[in-house]
Amino acid sequence: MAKPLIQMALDSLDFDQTVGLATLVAPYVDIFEIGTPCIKYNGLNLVKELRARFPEKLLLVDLKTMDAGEYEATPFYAAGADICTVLGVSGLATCAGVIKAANAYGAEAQIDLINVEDKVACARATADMGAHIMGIHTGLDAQAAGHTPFADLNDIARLGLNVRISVAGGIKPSTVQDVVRAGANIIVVGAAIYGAASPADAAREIRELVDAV
Ligand SMILES: O=C([C@H](O)CO)[C@H](O)[C@H](O)COP(=O)(O)O
Repeated sequence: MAKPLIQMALDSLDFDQTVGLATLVAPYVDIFEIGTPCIKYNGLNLVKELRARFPEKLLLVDLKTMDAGEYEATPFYAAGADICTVLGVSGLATCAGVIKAANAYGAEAQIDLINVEDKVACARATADMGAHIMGIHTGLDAQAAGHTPFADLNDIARLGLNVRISVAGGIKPSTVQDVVRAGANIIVVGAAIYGAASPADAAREIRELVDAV
């Protein structure tokens, strides 16, 4: 299996803070995620800024698209996104639109399974349509209610679909190696890095733990 990638979730609303945090953690991560609140607040200009500053990094725009998939995602791919997310709950037509937009730019579409009732069925159907990445995701509100992504990760990993698997939802140093062992290809970390006293040290620790598995 290829080495798992580490994705830094940039969830601040502030443009300059986001660029600053990206700069601090850049040596230790593979993908910058512009989180949903951040992309809604800052828009395409932030995609262009991060693309220009970090041409070697993958850039995920967490659009969580719910309708008009191709129309909404296209300008973000055009601005340099490597991956855009679309909600599994949006339905197959919207997912197909984002996949089409991704393919037009040689990029990737990630299906976010957040709040999908039958995650296995959704993962199978969207993988069949050509989705590139399946996102197992326990959102910030669900985390606050005590939920974690680990059971869902096991359910999706055992399907053996022809997609990469991304996992997000409160991943921290004490859980990151279990996530890798359970079959994640992309490990998303937000608060455990940006909430640490030293985000660079926290990112380095995550990198070392992932590389040690
Ligand atoms: O996607 C996220 C959330 O829905 C807000 O957009 C987070 O970036 C994701 O949950 C990762 O952050 P942590 O859970 O803090 O690691």
